[in-house]
Amino acid sequence: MLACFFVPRFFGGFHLIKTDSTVLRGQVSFQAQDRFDLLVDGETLPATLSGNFRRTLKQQHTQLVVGDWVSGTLQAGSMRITAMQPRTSLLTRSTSSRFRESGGQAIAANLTTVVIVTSANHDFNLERLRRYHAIATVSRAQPAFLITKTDLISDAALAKLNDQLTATFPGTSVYTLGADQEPAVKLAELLQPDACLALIGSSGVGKSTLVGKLTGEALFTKTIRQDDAHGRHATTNRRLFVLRTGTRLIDTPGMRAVGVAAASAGFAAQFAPLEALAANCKFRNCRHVSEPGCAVKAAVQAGTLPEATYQAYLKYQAKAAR
Ligand SMILES: Nc1nc2c(ncn2[C@@H]2O[C@H](COP(=O)(O)OP(=O)(O)OP(=O)(O)O)[C@@H](O)[C@H]2O)c(=O)[nH]1
Ligand SMILES: [Zn+2]
Repeated sequence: MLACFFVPRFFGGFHLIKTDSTVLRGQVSFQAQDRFDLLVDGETLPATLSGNFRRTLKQQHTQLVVGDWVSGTLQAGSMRITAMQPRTSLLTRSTSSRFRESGGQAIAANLTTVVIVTSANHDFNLERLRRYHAIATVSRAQPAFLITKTDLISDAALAKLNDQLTATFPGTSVYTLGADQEPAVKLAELLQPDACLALIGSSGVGKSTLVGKLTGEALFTKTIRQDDAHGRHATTNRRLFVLRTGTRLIDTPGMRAVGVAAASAGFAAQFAPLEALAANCKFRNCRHVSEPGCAVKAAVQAGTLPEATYQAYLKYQAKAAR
């Protein structure tokens, strides 16, 4: 039963009084096991799952994640979640075969852009970025790259990294950020009022530093940090922040393993130009290795298909075959 009461405030306008059994809608901003925080009308409320809803999630082999829009009722200052809205996007990773079968472990939902963060120094690894790009693509959100720590390399070296990314991932935007640069300015294009961004990338690339800079003036800031095995501080829980611009921003813990299987559709998109070429191969089941009349190898030799893309494709095919 919906029970909302509007009472006039001192200077006009109305104030929503939430009472028990009021049905409210909110977005999950924090999750730790069975405990959640919901953003409801700009307020953070603790929340738990109703028994029925918990069973529904289990049947669907899914879990509630940061970014999910849910509805539920208020009970003694705490929300009891009873339903989830359909997701517009879902970022997942596969950490084990058990998760792969159910489409990968969920990371965050309803994102508009997945920002793949890599530092400009030794962390930069095209092979790993391919995996991140693939999981971003299958999430149904827009992928984007952010190269951090550009203060550590020369302008020429940065231009090279930039070129490598644009050549490998045509159509995917690349942003750059150095220690002395203002993220609000450098990333202005991403920080749209209706955007919901997730930062993904390896541990130590500077995601938390960036979140700290952007949320310096944020409405909600509460990062849970704890010492990891190496005694270094690391992000251990993902949390959704609402920035002054209205942009929603989700930090995710550094990912050690990004699975391949859950993201095969994303890889297919990456290798679409290569697969278009393959239509011209002499043999329909051409593996593009040593077959005669291979249009893919011909393109590599002619320089119209980057050798690196071809090599990555072979590696991906080998993994997928396993
Ligand atoms: N030189 C330089 N160092 C930076 C920059 N941004 C972050 N760092 C440093 O990089 C280290 C790791 O930064 P974090 O923000 O903790 O990295 P993270 O990606 O959040 O790592 P996890 O929390 O483990 O996922 C810290 O020592 C930062 O001070 C930058 O722009 N330039
Ligand atoms: Zn071929």
